[in-house]
Amino acid sequence: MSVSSSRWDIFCAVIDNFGDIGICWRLSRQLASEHGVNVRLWVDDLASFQRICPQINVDEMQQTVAGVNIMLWSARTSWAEYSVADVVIEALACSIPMPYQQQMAKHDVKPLWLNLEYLSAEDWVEGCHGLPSPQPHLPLDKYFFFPGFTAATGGLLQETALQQHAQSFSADTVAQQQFWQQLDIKDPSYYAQKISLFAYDHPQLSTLVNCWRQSGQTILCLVPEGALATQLSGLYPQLSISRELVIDALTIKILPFMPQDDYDKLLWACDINFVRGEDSIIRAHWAGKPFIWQIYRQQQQAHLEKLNAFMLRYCAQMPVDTCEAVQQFWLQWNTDGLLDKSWQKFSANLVQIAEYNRLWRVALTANGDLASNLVHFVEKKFIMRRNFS
Ligand SMILES: Cc1cn([C@H]2C[C@H](O)[C@@H](COP(=O)(O)OP(=O)(O)O[C@H]3O[C@@H](C)[C@H](O)[C@@H](O)[C@H]3O)O2)c(=O)[nH]c1=O
Repeated sequence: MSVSSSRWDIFCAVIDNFGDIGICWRLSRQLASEHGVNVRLWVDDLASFQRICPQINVDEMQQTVAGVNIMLWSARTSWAEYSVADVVIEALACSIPMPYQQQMAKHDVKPLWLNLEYLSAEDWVEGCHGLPSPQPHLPLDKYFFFPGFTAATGGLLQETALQQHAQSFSADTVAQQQFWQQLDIKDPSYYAQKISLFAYDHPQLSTLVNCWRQSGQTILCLVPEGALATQLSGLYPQLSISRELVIDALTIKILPFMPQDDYDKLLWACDINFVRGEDSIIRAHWAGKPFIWQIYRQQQQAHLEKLNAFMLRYCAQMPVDTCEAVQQFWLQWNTDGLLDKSWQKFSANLVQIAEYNRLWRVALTANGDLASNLVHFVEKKFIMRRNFS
């Protein structure tokens, strides 16, 4: 069997926020459009999906968007009605329904079952990527597939033409103008610095806002709807969605949540990007601007270990001063620290950070993109099966 004639089922359970569906949607679209794969995306929350992809009709149990068959995965899904796919992806720690697993086990040619894991820069990931995950109760092959930052992992999601699109956008003043108009920003050139601020909340947010107010340069801060926008509205009750608030040198605007592709444009159009979770941080990498990551919080501060692992990898080749500035601000942003002093240091290093990020992007791109690496992995398994059957 060839990959392009194969049928893939991707299962996505939306736990919280938009990262799960954001990742599954990107992957599904890319597999369909760039690899000719027949993808069925099973998702249990169409309302969250619609926020990042407005074409989704929340009342349809089955629909096709961008060449992907989107299926509502609910407790009432009658699995016996659907044939199992050739490749089954269990994304981001979800568990595929037991009746579907049983159907897989009954098949003559067993589907290839992949557990697409969460992103981590920790060292152990390389050792686990691609390993089989034994299923004592079912006669099925299941494998771990880990995204990651090195060539020994599955790499990161990136569409083949993404960087080309970003470059064209940066060179096209009309397209930029249209984008700012769409956001209802009248005179973008008035601002010396444009910052996109997508984050969870932060108890010391006002220390950063005050820094920007007093920075001596005009700053536009664009905040997508969500936790941080809500916190800002608490600090400044005059602030409401789509209305600008000007305080000293700083203009804040809360943006309505936008389609996923428009969010990329926001990252390309801003000078500094605050991102969060697992998906927007990767998009910030591709945008190549200075970025600040707020990692998804876990119990017992487990996320801080992951954050340190990432900072070690990302900053490994940075000049010492720049590295210190980045790590200090990132740590304050991910703990409850005051933000003013570390911001001043970070912002004094913006040129060096931007330069470094472009090199870091080249290094990551050389690892291959996740969808292509996944396809190669599946191809190899298909060939092995043919040879041993
Ligand atoms: C701000 C914005 C984001 N997006 C998209 C970009 C991303 O695909 C998605 C946001 O996802 P993330 O950046 O990952 O952040 P998140 O906080 O929404 O998602 C998180 O969810 C948890 C359950 C996961 O465990 C986390 O690891 C993380 O992925 O939303 C839009 O489409 N429009 C927007 O306006």
